[in-house]
Amino acid sequence: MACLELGSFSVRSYAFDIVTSEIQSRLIPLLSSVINKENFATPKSLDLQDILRRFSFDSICKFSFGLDPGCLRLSLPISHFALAFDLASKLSAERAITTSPLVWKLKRFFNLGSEKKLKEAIKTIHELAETVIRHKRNNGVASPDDLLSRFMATIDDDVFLRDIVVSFLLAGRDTVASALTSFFWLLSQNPAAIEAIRQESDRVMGPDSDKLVNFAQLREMQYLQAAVYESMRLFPPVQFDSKFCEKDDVLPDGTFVAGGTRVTYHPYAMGRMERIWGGDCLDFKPERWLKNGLFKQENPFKYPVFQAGQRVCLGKEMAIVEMKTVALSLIRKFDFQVVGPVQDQGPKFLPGLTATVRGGLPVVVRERGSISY
Ligand code: HEM
Repeated sequence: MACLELGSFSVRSYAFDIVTSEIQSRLIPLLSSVINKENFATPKSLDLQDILRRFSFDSICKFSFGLDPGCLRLSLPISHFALAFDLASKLSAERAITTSPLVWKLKRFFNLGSEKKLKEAIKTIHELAETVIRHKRNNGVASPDDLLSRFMATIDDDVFLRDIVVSFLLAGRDTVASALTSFFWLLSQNPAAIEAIRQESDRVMGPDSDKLVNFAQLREMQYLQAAVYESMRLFPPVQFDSKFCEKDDVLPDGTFVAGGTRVTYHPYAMGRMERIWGGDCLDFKPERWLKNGLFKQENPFKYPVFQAGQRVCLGKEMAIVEMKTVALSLIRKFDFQVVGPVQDQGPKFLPGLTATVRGGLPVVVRERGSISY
């Protein structure tokens, strides 16, 4: 059912409307307010990763619940809901890297340390979700487009509803922010790609950089689509993912896998394998996705950034639309100069479910055309 809902045109255009409104009313005003007009020796920088995480949290909350946490308002408030979400994701990821699951299971049993904090964070998230569901049930569905309202029309079990919507928040928030953060880092190293995106968008939309893209124009931008896919080949937001084998099985290549074995696939490593992508596998080359100027999909088993087969990401199309819209709006209006250690050393990632750059992505924001790349 979720698959049908997310694939529908009305859901995708609802998501597009949310994203464009958040860009226009918050993201662009915020970045415009920190533009560095002077060439100071040490210009003021801001953490683009943090801004993108706030952006995607606001967007996914509006999309899933019809609720606006306002994390991207000019004063940059941090909602306690967003903090609880961060904490719960971090602590869950730490569970996966403990030497033995016995450690966290004992802590959970005695309600100690990190497990106590995880329980509290989950309680905060559940309470908010339950309040929204109760409010919608009691007052009728005010905004019938959000995902929760759509599911409420057919699902009566409130716990089930709560879990569906929270899993959408989890799946859709950090992934998009992570993908965009890496994209902007790669662009800073590849000015020719910035130029190609600008040229393509000027051709499709005209040169007015204040105009926001519409859905039909977005679909025309083949180079941008290729650049977004190429960026996630090198920096997939979900760098690796494990499954546990339920019972003895044999993989298509004949490898025996005993029941209970943990099997991990690694999109980050696969994206950098010469055997899969050729001798230039470490280069950022959007052109590899274009055939006669048109974007060409790859087999998802070769490019498992969104998983493949039955467990494929349900929000894939939406994620691509969101990434393209945000990236385009910012590239058309601003120049970004990455500063700090990440500029020379490249991104180093924190341990976690979704790739997060250690230390963020500090950038100096300038008006378009101020930086000669
Ligand atoms: C660039 C952004 C994204 C990436 C790279 C991504 C990647 C993935 C991956 C790898 C999985 C499989 C996880 C697993 O099997 O353990 C997944 C599942 C999922 N994703 Fe995404 N995702 C993105 C954005 C989104 C968005 C925006 C949404 C929703 C609004 C979403 C909704 C989901 C859902 C519901 C699932 C679970 C599917 C299932 O288990 O059947 N994702 N995603």
